[in-house]
Amino acid sequence: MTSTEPENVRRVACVGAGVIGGGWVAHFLARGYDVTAWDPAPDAELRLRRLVDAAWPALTQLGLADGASTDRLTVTATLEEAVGDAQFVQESAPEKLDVKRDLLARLDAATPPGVVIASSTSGYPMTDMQTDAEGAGRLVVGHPFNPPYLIPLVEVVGGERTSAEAVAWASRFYEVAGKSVITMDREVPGFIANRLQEALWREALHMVANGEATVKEIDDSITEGPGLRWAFMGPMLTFALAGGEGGMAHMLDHFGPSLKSPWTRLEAPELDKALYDSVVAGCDDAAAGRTIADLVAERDQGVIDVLRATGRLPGAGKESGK
Ligand SMILES: NC(=O)C1=CN([C@@H]2O[C@H](COP(=O)(O)OP(=O)(O)OC[C@H]3O[C@@H](n4cnc5c(N)ncnc54)[C@H](O)[C@@H]3O)[C@@H](O)[C@H]2O)C=CC1
Ligand SMILES: C[N+](C)(C)CC(=O)CC(=O)[O-]
Repeated sequence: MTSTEPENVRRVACVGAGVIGGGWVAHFLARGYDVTAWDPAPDAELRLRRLVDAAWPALTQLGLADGASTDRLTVTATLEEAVGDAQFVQESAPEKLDVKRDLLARLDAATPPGVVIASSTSGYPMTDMQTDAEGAGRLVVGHPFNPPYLIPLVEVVGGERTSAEAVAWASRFYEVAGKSVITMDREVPGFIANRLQEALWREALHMVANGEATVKEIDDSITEGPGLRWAFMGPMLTFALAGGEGGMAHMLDHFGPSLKSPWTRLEAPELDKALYDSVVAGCDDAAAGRTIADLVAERDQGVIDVLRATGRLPGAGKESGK
């Protein structure tokens, strides 16, 4: 690969500028990069600029990199213009395999040689998405968490045709850009965190479908319970403490047998109209009059408070080396 060193990247392209692409744009702008963005929707630029403006107060609170500005965003009329001069490309188009395949092949054709192209996919293995691209060696998954401008984690993994160099480059680049990276050495559908989230989500939907718990009870059970621990200690170490002085070994001896009890339903429930409507109505009730914009602002402040309380606020610009 002939790419720029991760530390020297200045120009990033974001293709697909919805919830996640827009979040990536906000993140890279706050880190001081020049960002080009392309999205085929007619109202994409308006939505994108609105998203960036809404994120900026949170990003300012975190500390912007030297020279960071929303003026460094250019929305282009074509995909080719967006990536033609890019030193890194983040794809965030809809989660449809045919769209990803086609788009990654187009991006590969239009992006300068050696430049790494990452997909935000939340579950497809890169092997399935890189089928139509000639330069498949530079295509990686860089799976973010919403909003990418506040949640540090990115899961990086290549496909069968991806070069190890591209995976290593992407991991280093994300670190330089202020992310917390898990680099996977093999493909697993849903990567690590989404497999865990999906298990929880599947159970939540079963409970709503069966009338066993309301949407609010499900949310409260996490925010008032395990969620408080998970912000700074994961499920493994947390459960090790359930074993007292005996740690995880005692925890397994004590609670291992209940793993065989039917606490979980491994099949997803049918997402029929009744379940769909219950979940949507339950969320509307839980929002209690707050708009999506209100909830986004509340979430952003909450994440910042948790990061601050757990000593994980990055010094803006310093770690980024920019
Ligand atoms: N929403 C979330 O919480 C997360 C989503 N992701 C992943 O990010 C990607 C994007 O998802 P969202 O931002 O949620 O979707 P979204 O629907 O908010 O945004 C998708 C954007 O892509 C644009 N688009 C449509 N066709 C396109 C094409 N051919 N080329 C480029 N752009 C195109 C749309 O106009 C839209 O603005 C998906 O792969 C998804 O799995 C990853 C992590 C979290
Ligand atoms: C809902 N989702 C599966 C697209 C979520 C993610 O992929 C990650 C996140 O933000 O939780």
